[in-house]
Amino acid sequence: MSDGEDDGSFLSLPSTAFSQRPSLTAELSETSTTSQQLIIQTLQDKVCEFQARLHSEEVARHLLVQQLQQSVKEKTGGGAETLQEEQTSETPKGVRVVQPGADRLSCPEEEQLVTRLRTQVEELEEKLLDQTQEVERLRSELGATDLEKQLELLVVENERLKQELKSCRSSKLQKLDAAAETCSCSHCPHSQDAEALRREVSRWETQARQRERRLAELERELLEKSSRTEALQRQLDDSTRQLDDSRRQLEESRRRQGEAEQKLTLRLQECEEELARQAATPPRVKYVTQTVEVESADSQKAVAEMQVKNNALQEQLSAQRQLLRELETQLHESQRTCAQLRTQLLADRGRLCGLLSKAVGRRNSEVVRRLSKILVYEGEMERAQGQLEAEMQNLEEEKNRVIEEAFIRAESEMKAVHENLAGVRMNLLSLQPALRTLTSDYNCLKRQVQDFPFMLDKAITEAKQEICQVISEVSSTNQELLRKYKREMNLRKKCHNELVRLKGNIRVFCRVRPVSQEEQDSADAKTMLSFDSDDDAILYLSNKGKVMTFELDKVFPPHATQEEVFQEVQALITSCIDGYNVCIFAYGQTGSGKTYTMEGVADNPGINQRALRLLFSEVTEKAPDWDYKITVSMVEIYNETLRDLLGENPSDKLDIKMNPDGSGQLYVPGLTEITVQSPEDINKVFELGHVNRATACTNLNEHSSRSHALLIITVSGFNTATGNRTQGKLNLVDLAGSERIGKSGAEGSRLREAQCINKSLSALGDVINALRSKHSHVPFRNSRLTYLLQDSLSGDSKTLMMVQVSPLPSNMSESVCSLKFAQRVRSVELSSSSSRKHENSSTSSSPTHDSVELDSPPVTPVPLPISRASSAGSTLSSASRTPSSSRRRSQSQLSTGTRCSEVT
Ligand SMILES: Nc1ncnc2c1ncn2[C@@H]1O[C@H](COP(=O)(O)OP(=O)(O)OP(=O)(O)O)[C@@H](O)[C@H]1O
Repeated sequence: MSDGEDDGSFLSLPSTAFSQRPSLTAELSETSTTSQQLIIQTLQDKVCEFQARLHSEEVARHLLVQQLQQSVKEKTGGGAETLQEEQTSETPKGVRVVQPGADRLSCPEEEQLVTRLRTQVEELEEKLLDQTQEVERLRSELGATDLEKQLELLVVENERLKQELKSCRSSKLQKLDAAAETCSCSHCPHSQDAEALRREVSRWETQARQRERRLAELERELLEKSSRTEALQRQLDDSTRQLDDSRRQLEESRRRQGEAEQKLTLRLQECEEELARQAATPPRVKYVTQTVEVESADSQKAVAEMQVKNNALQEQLSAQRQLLRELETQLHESQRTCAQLRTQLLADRGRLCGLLSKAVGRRNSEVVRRLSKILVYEGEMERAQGQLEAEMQNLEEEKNRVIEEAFIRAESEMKAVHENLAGVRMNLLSLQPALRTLTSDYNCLKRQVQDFPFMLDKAITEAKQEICQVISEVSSTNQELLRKYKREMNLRKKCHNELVRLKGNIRVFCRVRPVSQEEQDSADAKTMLSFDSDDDAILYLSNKGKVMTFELDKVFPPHATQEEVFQEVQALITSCIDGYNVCIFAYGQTGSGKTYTMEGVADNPGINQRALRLLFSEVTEKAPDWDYKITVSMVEIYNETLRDLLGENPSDKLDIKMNPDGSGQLYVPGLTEITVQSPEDINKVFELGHVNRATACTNLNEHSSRSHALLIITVSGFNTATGNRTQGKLNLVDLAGSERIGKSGAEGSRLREAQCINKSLSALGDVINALRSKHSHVPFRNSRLTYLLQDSLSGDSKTLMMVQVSPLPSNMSESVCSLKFAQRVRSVELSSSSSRKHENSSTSSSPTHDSVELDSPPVTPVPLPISRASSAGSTLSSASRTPSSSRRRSQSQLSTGTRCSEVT
């Protein structure tokens, strides 16, 4: 068992719990709590008192035990101590508990006292347990509602008061009976009074019972009202819940409508964007249309669902309003009934109070006190009912306010929803035409897409047919073009031949070299040559007061450039690509510019290099169809000796022989032919030729003036398309000087050089005469030069004679000789062409020459070998004779030359 402080702290727990109760029930619980606390306090006091008494008894007993032990020790000595120690023991808390074995040593009074104390302790424990249970019960009751607890407390208190009233009434009746027995006399005024009082009491009892019944009825009504109130509260809660549900549904419907509206807005934007895109790219309309169709159906479905839900919500709202109105009506009726009952109760209470005051005043103050207590409780009940009504009123107002707010909110939301729906409907209406258009476009595109494979196949088939047709057409066109090309080539060749025939296959140009710087400084600088500004084929020469006019094919003044000269001859050069043989001779006295025209200088090349470069470019242009090969040979004829300038040993003499293949062509055994494939090869060839020519002589300038230099270019072509083959030869000849050096009486080697030059130039003149005169015999073999050039001079070959003239007066006689020779060659040609025109109008691939007389070239009168000395002498004298006599001499020279060659 614990001490008093522990008990006090334990017992104070209920009061602490009570102090935490809500304020509404604080006043009601205060009364019961106070009585319970009083009881508990009383019990605590009793416990403390018993504990004090128990403690004092314990101390006394302990002292008594000590005294007894002392006396026993004195009687028995120290042996009893062990026994005493074995029979007693101390509790853990220091309270000594007497063991049963010790009773034999105490007196009977002490045993009785201990027994009594134990009994009291047990009783106190039981009471304490009861109180604890009571406290627990009260504590568990705290879980109920305040009104219910108050009602239950009132009912319990009422019951208790009724019992007390009943007991008081029974005791009063007993007293009255005792008094009646004491006063049995019926005529006694006391008995009458008592009888009256008894009636009065019974009447009051009857009234009290009626009041009690009435009170019970009121209590029942109160319970009913409470239950009605609870039902109303539940209905109110249900309505609030339904209202919340309606609000939630409304919010949900708003949210869904918002989502649907947002989706529709998005779809509308997408549709607009897609429409814009479709305007830019029509073929993609079909997909948008399909999407819009699907989305619009969903939207309409969502709108319909929303409308259905809105209607359901409106119906629910109207039902809730109806229910609310019914509840309000019921509440008003309940309030009215309650007020009536309250009024009646107050009236009854007033009457009861009056009666009670009378009864209390005279008879029974106890009953009055009880009744007043009842009135107090009734007042508390009214106050509680008033609070309940006030709470109900507040709840009602709160409910109305919430409903009103919800209604207003629902209306505004419904309005917004309706507006949104109207907007959506408008959007849908506006989208419908576009949708219809898109649908039609989509259907159209769909049909086109369905038809596309067939159309594609058809188009592919047609394209294939067209391609095949085009290919066949192109093929036939190619054949036709090829045929035309061949025909045109033949025609071109014919035309060219005709042109050459008309122009003459031997053309004569004249180039006047400029006066050099040294020559300008001398007194001999004044030129005797002049040119016609209107005709570039006329050259005037002033000689001894006489002006001589020379008409040639072209006259190049001193300022004419290498390029200008080359432009005039390049057509002739390119004809060798077509298979013609071409000879270009540079004729003139020493120092007149032959080498300059043919070879040129390093920074300004002449015809030789330019011709090769032109041939390369032309061949390259024709490369796809033609396969060309260009070979170059370079020879020198000095003193009728042929040398290979590109050979390993240039001093070796070469011979000209008939080709053993029976073709009748001549060839030079051992002649070096270098195939050139690039312009760089050309430079190497010229360098090699120069080096070999320089090593073969002591004085290059002198040597070059006295020898003929020939550059022979062969162009062989093969047409890969037609299979045609061509071969042309271009002979570029820098002749030896034509001046009359023999006039000065040269001897020895110089004489022999002059004879050889004279012979070769005479032979060249004879060959040209024979060719133009169409003689049956052409004396090619009269010199190495003409014999070597036999192939290139006969047939449909082309020849250009570039007569170089010095402008100086000191070279006037040589210039006149050269110009007269050139003019005679040209005049013979023209006369032969014009005569042929009259005599024969048919075209021929080979030039035709009439029989005309041509003067021999003005070669130097060098003594020739004996076998032809006579003819050579006649030739030399012919230069200064008349044309008629010259022609005659020419014929005699030709026959003589022929004979000479035959002899040789
Ligand atoms: N058209 C021209 N323009 C400028 N200079 C020229 C022209 N023709 C010739 N010459 C110059 O005149 C000089 C003699 O020319 P070139 O050597 O070509 O004469 P040639 O007739 O070949 O003499 P040879 O018979 O001795 O070889 C050279 O210095 C040359 O540069």
